[in-house]
Amino acid sequence: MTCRIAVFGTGYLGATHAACMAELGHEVVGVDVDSAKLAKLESGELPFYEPELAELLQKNIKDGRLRFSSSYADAADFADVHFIGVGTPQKRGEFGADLTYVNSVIEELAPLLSRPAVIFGKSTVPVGTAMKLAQRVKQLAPAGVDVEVAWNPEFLREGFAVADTLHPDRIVLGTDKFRAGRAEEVARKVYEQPLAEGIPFLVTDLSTAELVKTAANAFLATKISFINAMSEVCEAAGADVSFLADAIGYDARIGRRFLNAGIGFGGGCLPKDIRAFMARAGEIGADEALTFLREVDNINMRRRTRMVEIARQSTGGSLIGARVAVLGAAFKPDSDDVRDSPALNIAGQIQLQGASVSVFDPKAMDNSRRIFPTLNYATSVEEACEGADVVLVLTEWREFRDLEPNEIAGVVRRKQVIDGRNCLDPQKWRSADWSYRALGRP
Ligand SMILES: NC(=O)c1ccc[n+]([C@@H]2O[C@H](COP(=O)([O-])OP(=O)(O)OC[C@H]3O[C@@H](n4cnc5c(N)ncnc54)[C@H](O)[C@@H]3O)[C@@H](O)[C@H]2O)c1
Ligand SMILES: O=c1ccn([C@@H]2O[C@H](COP(=O)(O)OP(=O)(O)O[C@H]3O[C@H](CO)[C@@H](O)[C@H](O)[C@H]3O)[C@@H](O)[C@H]2O)c(=O)[nH]1
Repeated sequence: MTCRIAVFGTGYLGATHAACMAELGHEVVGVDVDSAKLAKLESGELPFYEPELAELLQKNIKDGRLRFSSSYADAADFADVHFIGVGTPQKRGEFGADLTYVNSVIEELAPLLSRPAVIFGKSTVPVGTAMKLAQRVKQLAPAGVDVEVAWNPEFLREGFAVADTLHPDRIVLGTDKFRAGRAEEVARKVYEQPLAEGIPFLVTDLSTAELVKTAANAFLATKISFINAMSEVCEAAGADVSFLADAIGYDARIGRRFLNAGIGFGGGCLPKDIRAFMARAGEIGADEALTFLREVDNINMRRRTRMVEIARQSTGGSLIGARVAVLGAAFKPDSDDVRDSPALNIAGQIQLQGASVSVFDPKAMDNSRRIFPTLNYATSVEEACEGADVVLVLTEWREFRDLEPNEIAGVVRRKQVIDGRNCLDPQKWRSADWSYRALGRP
């Protein structure tokens, strides 16, 4: 069954959701306040890099199921199902989430609705937000127009956004427990196709749905910081964290996924989400429950400092005047996202310590330049490595993992590589006469 859907916010989450909903056969309008972004999307061009998404965007625009608009009136008139996918960044100078954008969607949209509708929140929000938004919608929607707010958190990973949206591990829906299940009925229509594949569909109250999302990200962040804490111990003991991760990962209760030690987690989600979670827990009197997340955050940030320290050691104890090649700027491979990127942060710290830093990333160059204009940007791996005293691999793009040591041996000043993601084969580099170092490995 075809639904008429509006998606508010056409960033990494919203543009993916809009294109995937159209791919499922629905009629979709994507709404944003950023006219440059809309212009690109309208012409079938993605304003960011995400594998497989451009094809989906172009196909569904061409087939007439997907369009974009800056008009809330247009969206309110067109759609019966509304998804909120705007940003919820960390507040400046505070841990809490900035809900300005989510609130403004509700303030603008609710008064324009003239027939029954369901608003599904997908943005990651502090527990209690959906309930407040539902009350606000009640005040703002025209008399007699029944508008329900439900929460449908999103679990997609950048780099796998299309597959994660079309074939999610689970679909979680939080609804107002005093209502008669209409949001659930609508969600079942929207997700008819994935649900037919037997994907678990979990319906709960609004608060639990919000918490499922923040708890999932807190767990993932904790898992990464756990292995990075083990990495610190391995460094002190002269042991190998990669071997350790493989060995403990065979225990199915632990699992090998998300146990890659290195320079830690970044991006537009995990860092800000654990901080917002701590802030919200404090507001509701549960701060003690989440004090461990502060340590998770500290361990994570320490990895960046440690990487800078190892780079400094490799250049004789001072980075002043050193030439450092940085391979990778995105917070993870297969993405151009540099929000809170450990790679870029490390590149910046090294530059501040007096080195000349040359960065190359296959997709994140424009975004990096925008937020860090003072670094040198190269157009290839070879150019970045020209005259380098040390090469740092900070994002595990396939092209870096597959790099042959002798491809760059001729251009560097000294054959030193530091593997910030434990993604290279130490044996290969050492036998090509390189000095190889990594975090948490002897
Ligand atoms: N990026 C992900 O992988 C991912 C995955 C799951 C959940 N989330 C959550 O989804 C939300 C969005 O994240 P994102 O990474 O897509 O952010 P983003 O910054 O890429 O996109 C947000 C978009 O919202 C637009 N916007 C701002 N105010 C608006 C308004 N009033 N009306 C319409 N559009 C407006 C912005 O212009 C921007 O295009 C966040 O809460 C995030 O935590 C993100
Ligand atoms: O073993 C690992 C796994 C990941 N990372 C790092 O952790 C960060 C986050 O990686 P990942 O979780 O794959 O990327 P995101 O796209 O940010 O996805 C997370 O954040 C999204 C937004 O909330 C959620 O929807 C996803 O489920 C959740 O995985 C990146 O910097 C990775 O390099 C590690 O250091 N070690």
